[in-house]
Amino acid sequence: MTPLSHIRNFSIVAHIDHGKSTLADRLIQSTNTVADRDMKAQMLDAMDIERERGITIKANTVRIDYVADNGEAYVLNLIDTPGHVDFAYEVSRSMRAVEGSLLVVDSTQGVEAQTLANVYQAIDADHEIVPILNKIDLPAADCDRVAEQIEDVIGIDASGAIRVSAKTGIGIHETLEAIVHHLPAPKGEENADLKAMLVDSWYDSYLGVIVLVRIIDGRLKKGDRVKFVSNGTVHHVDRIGVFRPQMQVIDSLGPGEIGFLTASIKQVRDTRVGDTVTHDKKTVTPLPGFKPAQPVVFCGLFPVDSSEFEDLRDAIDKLALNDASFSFEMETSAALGFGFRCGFLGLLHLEVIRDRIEREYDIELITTAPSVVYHVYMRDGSMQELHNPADMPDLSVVDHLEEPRIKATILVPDDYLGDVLKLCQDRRGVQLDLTYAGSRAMVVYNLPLNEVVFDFYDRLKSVTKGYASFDYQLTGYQTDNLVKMSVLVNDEPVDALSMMVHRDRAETRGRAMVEKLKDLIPRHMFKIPIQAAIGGKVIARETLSAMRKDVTAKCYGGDATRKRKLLDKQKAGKKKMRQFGKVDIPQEAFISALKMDS
Ligand SMILES: Nc1nc2c(ncn2[C@@H]2O[C@H](COP(=O)(O)OP(=O)(O)OP(=O)(O)O)[C@@H](O)[C@H]2O)c(=O)[nH]1
Repeated sequence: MTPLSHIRNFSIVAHIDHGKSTLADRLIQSTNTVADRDMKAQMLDAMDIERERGITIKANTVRIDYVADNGEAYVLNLIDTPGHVDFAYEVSRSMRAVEGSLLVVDSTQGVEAQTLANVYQAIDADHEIVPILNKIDLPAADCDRVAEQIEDVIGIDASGAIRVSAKTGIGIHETLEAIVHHLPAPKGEENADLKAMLVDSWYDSYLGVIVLVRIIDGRLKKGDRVKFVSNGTVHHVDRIGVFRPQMQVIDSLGPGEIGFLTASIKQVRDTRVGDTVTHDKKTVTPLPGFKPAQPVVFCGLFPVDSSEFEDLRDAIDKLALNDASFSFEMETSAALGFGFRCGFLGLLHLEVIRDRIEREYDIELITTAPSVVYHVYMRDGSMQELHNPADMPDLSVVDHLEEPRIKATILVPDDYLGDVLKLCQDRRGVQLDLTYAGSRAMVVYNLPLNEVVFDFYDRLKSVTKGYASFDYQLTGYQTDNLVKMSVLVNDEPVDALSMMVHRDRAETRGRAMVEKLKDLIPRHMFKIPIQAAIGGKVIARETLSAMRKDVTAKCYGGDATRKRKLLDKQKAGKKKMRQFGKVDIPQEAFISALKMDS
């Protein structure tokens, strides 16, 4: 049993790509936690998609044994936290399970928006922070400048920042020593009632739900009956262990320790991150600040081939088992048939789920435009949450609407500042702050979330050639003049294309939308009017002229194989289309039509 004084629990905070995973790998490797031959790059990124995209999605953990220079043996528990804005809630929970953080900053890049967002979370959780300047092997490294920037922008002492190359191994020993000497040991009471924090949970097809816990007080043993305080459910613990990073079963976990339990739990939904775990029949004060993660972005997922609806239901059920923050309910659309309205923590979360359905379950999907949750206040004083623009009640019964707003922080080199300000302004932003740190500006904007969910991040990247970094948090709801814009193709409303827009921008958006649709919808044998409307009033209109549909017509008799090829191509193209009345609309139109050019 390790005494509390010889345990250190920590996380690594960093902007995406600054080297968090590489550093974690190096710490694991240099302490021989994993034999060299078993070492694969980015040990902690478990899922394929994470590996492919190089982003860490689920928090993960590893227990490292380390004999320090003073000859004493320590147990170091590293909790890996996700780096992306969508998962800020998970970051804040896992931060509360540890006492310290390594702040990794790429010494060729400097402080970025997510460095700030994540380090503030660490400061909020009262962490001791060890600054690390990474990538010093690169010629562009400028440690003095970046250390100064850490002091100026974040306001923590960086004079003792450790200079590291996670790639070559320079500074790794110093990092381990700093963890032991600069980070505090956890506190806890062995003889008190069991109190543990549920840090994370995920589904494993052999073991059921695996629950990652941090023991605050008391001891958790195999065979115990434990209770999750938020929902009162009781479970019989059948396995306890730690990650090295592979699972290793042990007998018990005591104060200050981090490990996992399994208890034949079927659904991740029953295990809420941030919840308090205690023994059955015991009452402990729950840990503060527990709130389940709320989805903020909704969209419809429909199978391209409607016969795959049951397969889609199956896939969604399975994914939801493993992801408590992903919500769904059945939806029927006049245009798209049966599907699901799904809720996500953000756009990345949406993309990950959509990719997994397409890839792991081999179902082709139509994704409708992402929408935020509006508050619709009715004339009778009641309020409804609107998750889908198609469900917007009749204007005659609506008093006013509120939309969610965010506080966005953007760090950008001076040269691109003008473009960034213009982009934020175009998206109905209100500037809150503008400061400089060296040759870079930090801009803070209050923006409507609905102007950001779709392609704001892509636009920001493109106007700044990838040099801007961005982070946001929800700030609350605000009234604005919002209306539902519908789209009619060949006089039939296409519900999946309807969207909420600001009244002042409705015409511009409507015009852009019908023009795009005109390009995206192939010509048919007849003329097709494409219209955008608010209520009964048409605000923009285009007409797609008629053409002959016979694609082989231009092959003048001749070559039969070429003719067959063209017909096959046409057939394949058809599969990706949906029919609306008499018109085929290609799948990509649903997303492309909504992309804005500014
Ligand atoms: N030259 C050099 N490259 C490094 C160093 N550390 C990390 N890298 C590279 O930087 C890139 C990003 O590193 P990661 O460890 O994946 O970054 P991360 O912060 O974990 O990124 P996310 O998991 O996406 O948040 C990879 O290509 C690494 O090989 C270093 O010390 N020197």
